[in-house]
Amino acid sequence: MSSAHLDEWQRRSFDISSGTYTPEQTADAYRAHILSIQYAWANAELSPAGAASLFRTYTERYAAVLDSDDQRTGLNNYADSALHLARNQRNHSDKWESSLTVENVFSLPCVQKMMQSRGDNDSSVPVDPADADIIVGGEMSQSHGKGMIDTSAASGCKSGHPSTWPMRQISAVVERTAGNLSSGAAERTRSKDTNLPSNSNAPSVSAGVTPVLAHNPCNSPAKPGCFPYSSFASTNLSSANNYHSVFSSSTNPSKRKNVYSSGTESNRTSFLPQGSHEGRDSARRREEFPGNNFKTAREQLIVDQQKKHSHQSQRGPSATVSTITKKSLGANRSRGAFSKFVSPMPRQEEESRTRDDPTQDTQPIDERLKNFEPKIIELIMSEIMDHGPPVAWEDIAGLEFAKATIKEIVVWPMLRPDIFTGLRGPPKGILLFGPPGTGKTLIGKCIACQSGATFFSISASSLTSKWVGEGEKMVRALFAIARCHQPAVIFIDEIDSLLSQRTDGEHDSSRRIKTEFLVQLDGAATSSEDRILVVGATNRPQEIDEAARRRLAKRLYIPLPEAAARQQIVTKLMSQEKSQLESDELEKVVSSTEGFSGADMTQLCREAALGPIRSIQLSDIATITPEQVRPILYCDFQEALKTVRPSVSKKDLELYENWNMTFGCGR
Ligand SMILES: Nc1ncnc2c1ncn2[C@@H]1O[C@H](COP(=O)(O)OP(=O)(O)OP(=O)(O)O)[C@@H](O)[C@H]1O
Ligand SMILES: [Mg+2]
Repeated sequence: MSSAHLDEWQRRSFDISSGTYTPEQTADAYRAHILSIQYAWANAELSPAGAASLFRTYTERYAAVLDSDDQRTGLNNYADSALHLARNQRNHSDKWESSLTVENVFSLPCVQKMMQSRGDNDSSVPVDPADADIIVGGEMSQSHGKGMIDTSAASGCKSGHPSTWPMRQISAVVERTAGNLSSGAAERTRSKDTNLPSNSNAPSVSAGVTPVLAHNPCNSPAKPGCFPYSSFASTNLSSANNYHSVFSSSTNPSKRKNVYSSGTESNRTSFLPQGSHEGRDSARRREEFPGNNFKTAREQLIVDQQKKHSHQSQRGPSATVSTITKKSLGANRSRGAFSKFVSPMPRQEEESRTRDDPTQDTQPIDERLKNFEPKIIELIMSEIMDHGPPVAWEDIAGLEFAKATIKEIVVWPMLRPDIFTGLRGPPKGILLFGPPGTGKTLIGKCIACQSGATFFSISASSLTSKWVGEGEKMVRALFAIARCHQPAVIFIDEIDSLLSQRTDGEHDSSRRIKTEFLVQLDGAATSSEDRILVVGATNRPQEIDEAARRRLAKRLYIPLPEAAARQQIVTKLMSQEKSQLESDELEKVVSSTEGFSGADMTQLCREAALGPIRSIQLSDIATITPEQVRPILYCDFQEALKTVRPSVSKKDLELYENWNMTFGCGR
């Protein structure tokens, strides 16, 4: 520490210990001292250990001056703060004391008048237990809730109308009834035995608590001059806020607890729907006593909604209540193998209905999808194939081995997951590869129709996005959604564009998408119980990343159709048209189409089908009837064969066959 500081230090220490300082000056000096220590430590003039020791010493001394209640040496700051707090801060409502006590409540003119009106002058018992019996939810039936307030009695009160009674009085009554309640079953029994006129239609307040002020001489709620407590309650307690304030202003927390805990489980139940016990009870009460128009806050809410949306009210109260109940997510519904897919996203018309009707709950999204943006989920959902003409296995000509294998690993395991377990478990990925136009996409469509699984037909382009990071999210969302809709098939056409070999020059985002896809495909995120199958199709298998190739364990070669398959295609297509093709002519067509793909065969048939039209004279084309058009003949095929050529070259075919020999799983 520098000598200058040392001097200052010593001087201050002497001043403090000289006894000439007032407590305020001592406290200031200590504070300055503490600051000097901090300053010296910050400037490395004191070692950390030394600084800590000095800091502790002077802080303790400073605190001692502050807290000491000795007027000569201390500031008594603690007491000051406490007083300050007491002066300026509001106390917790629990500490609030009602000016109404058990003793003085009876001196109130209104209470006096009420007691007089029932001819009961015994003020030693503040409220007759029979009257003061509290009705808490399920105890309604026991006590037959005597809940009437005489308007004449009420008129003795300051406001002259019970609905304007101060909340304090209500709380006092609640408190009292709670107190009475705690007095036990003996009083309750007595209350039942007391043969006093009762009003059995007294409703339970929203919370299931009906405080009773005093005996009510009116038997009928419809009797003129009687102010039903129900109206009082509906005026004052129909809103949750008011209900809350009644309880929060109760003076004693333990008594408040009594109110809540005095009943059975059902007593604590509030805001129950109409179908529930309490709902039925209140409905029954209303039926029995049409004059009683008390409604719980929830019932009032429903009525309000009905008024607001008259179209809903036509459906009746139960329908309205049902609109309030939550809808279940499609994924949670039990679905048969062939049942239609149910989207977890609200449909458009539902969405607009929800917009029109704010009371309508939006469909909740599956828990597993809540981390994904709705936009991404929507995008994926739009890729679910739920349209197009159905494709049957018979529609696919030839490819017997591929079809049998796919049935074995796709359709049956989806239909009978209980049999295909363990080693028999289906692979998580299939790769259909082969020349263009051989039916790979057709097989995908057939799987969609025949497997009963939710079929996601995803194009690589929908998974790639110009926004960095979106692509991976899409891939993750895709698998998450598929997991929600099991069994599911994710069909990725032209998978090579998504899973092509990773090169040094490629963009980082496409590399990340690929990696994410491989992670999902690997089953790291797909448990063995998941019934998700990824089917990829490509006509460029050699471009697929080796890691992806490994994960698409079943690689099936979809070759060019053989003679029998070509014949099947022509026969099937010609059966749908007017044609005259002899069997030997058909054979000639088949033999002359060696190397044609399925798509080429279809193109040939289309071309041949135009033959009869081309033979029509131009002058007749406007007037000729369909029946007058001649059938398709062999000569049309001959003509068509002149223009339609095979789309797959021999060289390309060799490539596929070699790749099949190396990586294929076929025979
Ligand atoms: N085996 C087949 N049986 C019946 N029709 C077929 C067959 N193969 C192809 N076709 C016909 O060819 C059309 C195109 O087939 P598809 O789209 O399935 O070919 P692809 O293998 O997916 O071709 P690419 O590799 O170019 O995507 C089909 O719509 C169908 O009319
Ligand atoms: Mg295709």
